[in-house]
Amino acid sequence: MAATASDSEITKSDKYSILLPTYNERENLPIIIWLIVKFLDNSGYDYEVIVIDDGSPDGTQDIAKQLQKLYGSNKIVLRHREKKLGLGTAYMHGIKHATGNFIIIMDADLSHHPKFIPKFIELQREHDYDVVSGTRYQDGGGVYGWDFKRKLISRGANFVTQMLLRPGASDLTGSFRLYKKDVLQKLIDSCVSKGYVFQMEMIIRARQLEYTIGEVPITFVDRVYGESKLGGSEIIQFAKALLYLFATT
Ligand SMILES: Nc1nc2c(ncn2[C@@H]2O[C@H](COP(=O)(O)OP(=O)(O)O[C@H]3O[C@H](CO)[C@@H](O)[C@H](O)[C@@H]3O)[C@@H](O)[C@H]2O)c(=O)[nH]1
Ligand SMILES: [Mg+2]
Repeated sequence: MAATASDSEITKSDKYSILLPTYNERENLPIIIWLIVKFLDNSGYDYEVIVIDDGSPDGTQDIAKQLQKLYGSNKIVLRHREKKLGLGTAYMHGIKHATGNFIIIMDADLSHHPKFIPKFIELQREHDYDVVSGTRYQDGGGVYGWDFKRKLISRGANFVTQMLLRPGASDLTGSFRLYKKDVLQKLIDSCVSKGYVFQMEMIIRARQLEYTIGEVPITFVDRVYGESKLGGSEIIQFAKALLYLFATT
């Protein structure tokens, strides 16, 4: 049976730091934070949300400050950087300021639903996994709202990586994951990527370092508000990183 927040002493000292990297997410931020608070408060786990904003010109930071007033600055932490410095380094920045012993990484644009967070936590606690990864590519998971081209890029990147590196996890480019903080720190130290490809490298390194990985099927729903920041340069970076990992691991 799944563990619940009241089950053990360990839970009392466990804290989950949820990292939300943002670039132009003013419409999405209030909704995702409301949902996180709703699902986490209901489950009784201790948590904080860390918004890492890269100087979004749409005023995401002003919205984050208002949300801090609403929910409390112990629950909503705002970290800002001057300009857009990439997703991988945004995570690294957030981790430095995280006070939890577990880190949850997710997108802020509502593609990742907070209702899955308690499932990640329960699975981790049941098996003491080092990493729990959301997967779109197992029964129960899926992708909604992407056009054919975007589906092909994601499936193709997964397929080629599976073939070349045999990582033993079904969703390599997804970014909805839970990590033990000390494990995440070691993974970051071993990663060379800085952009979106960081997520793929993290799971490859996790296998390489023999960390245990659990998977939770998730549905990924394309954003309604705003635009994806994934561009051609990220795809080139992905291909380069894949070849590098193939040659060196
Ligand atoms: N701080 C910061 N945040 C960023 C940056 N670039 C993107 N973000 C934030 O990172 C999250 C994901 O960005 P999207 O632009 O929405 O990514 P996507 O195209 O939907 O890509 C999704 O699928 C990819 C492949 O399946 C994933 O690799 C990716 O992480 C994401 O889940 C969003 O919350 C976005 O605001 C950046 O340079 N800095
Ligand atoms: Mg998105």
